[in-house]
Amino acid sequence: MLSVNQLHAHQLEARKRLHRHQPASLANHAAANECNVAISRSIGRIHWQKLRRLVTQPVSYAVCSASLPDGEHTHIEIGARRPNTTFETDDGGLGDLARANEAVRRFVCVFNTTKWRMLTTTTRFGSIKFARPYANSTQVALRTITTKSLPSTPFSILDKMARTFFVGGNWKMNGSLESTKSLTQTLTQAKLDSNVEVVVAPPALHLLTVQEQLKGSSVSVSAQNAFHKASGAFTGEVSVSMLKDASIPWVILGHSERRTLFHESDANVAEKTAAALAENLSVILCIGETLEQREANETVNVVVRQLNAVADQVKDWSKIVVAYEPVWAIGTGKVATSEQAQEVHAAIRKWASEKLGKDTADKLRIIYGGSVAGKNCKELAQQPDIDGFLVGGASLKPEFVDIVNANA
Ligand SMILES: O=C(CO)COP(=O)(O)O
Repeated sequence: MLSVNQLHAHQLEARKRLHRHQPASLANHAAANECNVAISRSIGRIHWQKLRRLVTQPVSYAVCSASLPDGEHTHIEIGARRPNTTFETDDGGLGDLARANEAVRRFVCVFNTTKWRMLTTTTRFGSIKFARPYANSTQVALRTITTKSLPSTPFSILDKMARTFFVGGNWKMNGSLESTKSLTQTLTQAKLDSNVEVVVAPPALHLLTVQEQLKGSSVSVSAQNAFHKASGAFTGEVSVSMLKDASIPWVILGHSERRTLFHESDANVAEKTAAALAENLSVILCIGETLEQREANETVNVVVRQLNAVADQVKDWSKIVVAYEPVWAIGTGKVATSEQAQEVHAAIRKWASEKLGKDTADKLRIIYGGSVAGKNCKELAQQPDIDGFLVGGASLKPEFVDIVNANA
């Protein structure tokens, strides 16, 4: 095990070499010197896959360099927590890792450039704070991955950065004109993370009122459902064209309550999605498995089936946010663990990459829904493939603001 000083020296040496060497030779250098430092140099993208290739032994430290979308140069350091290890962080502050989980190696990505200066470190990396002007981008830096080995999922930090975090509040069939007013007031008066796209979905009857109350704020409105035909003898339905006419920009489609209670099939959901997109609406497309399906190991098959039905009718996914909502977690207080959610989100992104292309997959926002609350949102938000939340019960409470600010 390296001492703090040794590690720091290696780290400095590694940094000096960053621009002069190819990754392979640096990895060899690391191996030859038993310094457990691996360096990858890449422009724009950093993938775990790349690190996996380079890191053939347990790492204490890995350093990647990258260019940020705005042209800033940065490098990213990935330190593996080990029991009884202390390592020196880039700002010279000591992070005592002794209390880190003994059994599990945790990787933390630490951004650092002259501008991204770390302000504080504590024993829990969840509380590392960064100085402005990039403080709002710290969701990436603060992600901690719990894993027994390097994750198999290619994890591009910059891809996650490029996806705007999205938090939707699905109010379902709740609220009165009076209670709705106080909800919107809470939202307009709260300090919401400006890097997060926030959308609330009131019942159809309240859509226009809520839209009016939120005017001038950054919060948009969404319908909870819509019918695919433009008009006609469809008693009780609201069409996608009517939403467009009323300037409602979003619609939730395929919610499990629609699928289960109102018998909407995959084909119905696909038809509605295609119709909504044709009207230029944005769609929160809900998918998810039941408990029986999960227990039968059918989770990925189910979500892929639901997604394929839509992909049969929709080619352009740029206005779709996929909401993974395991049915067993909805309204039950039984939130999926961050590992369970991440696993399915990664599978969805893999599907998207194969079916729709890598570029679409990298951009596709995949949000999680099912008993999201103030107390569990931060850990979920740190997962590489979780790009936000669709919140039911907690969206009716002031706690919703904490969920919007999960990365702040
Ligand atoms: O169905 C949901 C959001 O669409 C989730 O509901 P809960 O957050 O109440 O579990």
